[in-house]
Amino acid sequence: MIHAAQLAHIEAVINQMTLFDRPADAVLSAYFREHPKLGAQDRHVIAETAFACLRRYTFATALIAPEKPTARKLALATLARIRHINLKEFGDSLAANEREWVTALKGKEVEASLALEAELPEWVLERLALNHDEIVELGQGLMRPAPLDLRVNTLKMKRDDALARLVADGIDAEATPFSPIGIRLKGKPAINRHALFKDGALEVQDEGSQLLGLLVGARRGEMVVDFCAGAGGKTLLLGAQMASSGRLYAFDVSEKRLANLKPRLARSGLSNVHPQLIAHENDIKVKRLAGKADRVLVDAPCSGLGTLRRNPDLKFRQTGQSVAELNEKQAAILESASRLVKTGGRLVYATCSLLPQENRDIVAAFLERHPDFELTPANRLLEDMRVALDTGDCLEMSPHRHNTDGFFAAIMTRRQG
Ligand SMILES: C[S@@+](CC[C@H](N)C(=O)[O-])C[C@H]1O[C@@H](n2cnc3c(N)ncnc32)[C@H](O)[C@@H]1O
Repeated sequence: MIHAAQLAHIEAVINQMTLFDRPADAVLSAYFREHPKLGAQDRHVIAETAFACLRRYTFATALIAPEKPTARKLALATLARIRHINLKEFGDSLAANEREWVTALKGKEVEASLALEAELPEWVLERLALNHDEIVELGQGLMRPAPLDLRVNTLKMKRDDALARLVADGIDAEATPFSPIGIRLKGKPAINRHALFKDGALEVQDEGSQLLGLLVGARRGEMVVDFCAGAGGKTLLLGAQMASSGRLYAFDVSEKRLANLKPRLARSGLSNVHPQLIAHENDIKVKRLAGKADRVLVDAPCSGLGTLRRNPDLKFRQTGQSVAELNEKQAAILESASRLVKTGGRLVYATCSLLPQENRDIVAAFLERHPDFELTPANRLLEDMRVALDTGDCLEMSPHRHNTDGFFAAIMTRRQG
């Protein structure tokens, strides 16, 4: 049953989210902070409906057309046609004219199109370089809910032991199919309250992100740079791979993101990580390390389109123009980061984008400019790690094929001089 008050909250949240001026999850958390009295059930209905609306926004607006998609109409269309709430379940939350409108909406058909089937805007469709069926499969994969994946901190525990402990505690969990250090949970238990999480033995990390981190191949005693470390999702993995030895630099231009790394670092037990705030990719702190690093990871700022399962608003917050601007940044960061790699060392360029323009194109242009770097096939490295996954010479994960977020990684080696 949908109550009038719930409907009003859903409308208010959709109203703010569809301004597309800040991340949808930030809108939702702020809203819940401003309405502390909302119960768990209300929060659940509000969140599920608002995110369903963003996921199927093209469909919802097509249903409402030619009328203007007001937040109220979007809320009603989402509930009636996407969440399949029947008229009875709306109780007395609808005005008489709304009841009529929803009744008509229940039988309304919309004209089929690729953008509608895949729920991807034209500017994304144009840039995907996929055929019709592949786009539909991808788009539908991006609409399915993402599982909750964990990474085991191998500094503290073995995966089998962590898995056994979770199962013993009544949590439905299984090993991830590809990552040797991953656990996939069924449902969404509050894992951050579990003792293993509090002790730093577990971290939340998508399986694709884990594989990408493992491809860096960081080893004990090495000098490794995580060039775009953010809040350290991959830094923590690299540090554990290095068994907390050697030196691991975590660079980022965002003070706030690096600050979020601190508590995670404390939990992880790592003592080899050196977070460094840099002003830009050519900062003097970067230049000091020229030619010294065994491995450099560039987890570049990108459109994030591979994470649409979690952030469906991104397809409306990014544009062809913003991607073009990101491309310049990506190339500049890769250029600067590559200077840190020593001869024989490894450079990994990665994104959570699905667009060739942010992935292969950046790498191809870089390799063209730098004959001293060569591509090391990802499939060969995965085989060496006994990971039964072959996506070709680069790592390319996608929701519909691998049930992970969309990820890209190219591994490059600096040739011996
Ligand atoms: C994809 S996110 C990194 C996510 C992180 N590696 C993780 O696994 O959680 C990209 C990061 O690049 C950072 N960034 C943007 N411009 C940068 C630059 N010029 N140099 C270094 N980092 C930069 C952003 O602040 C952001 O944290």
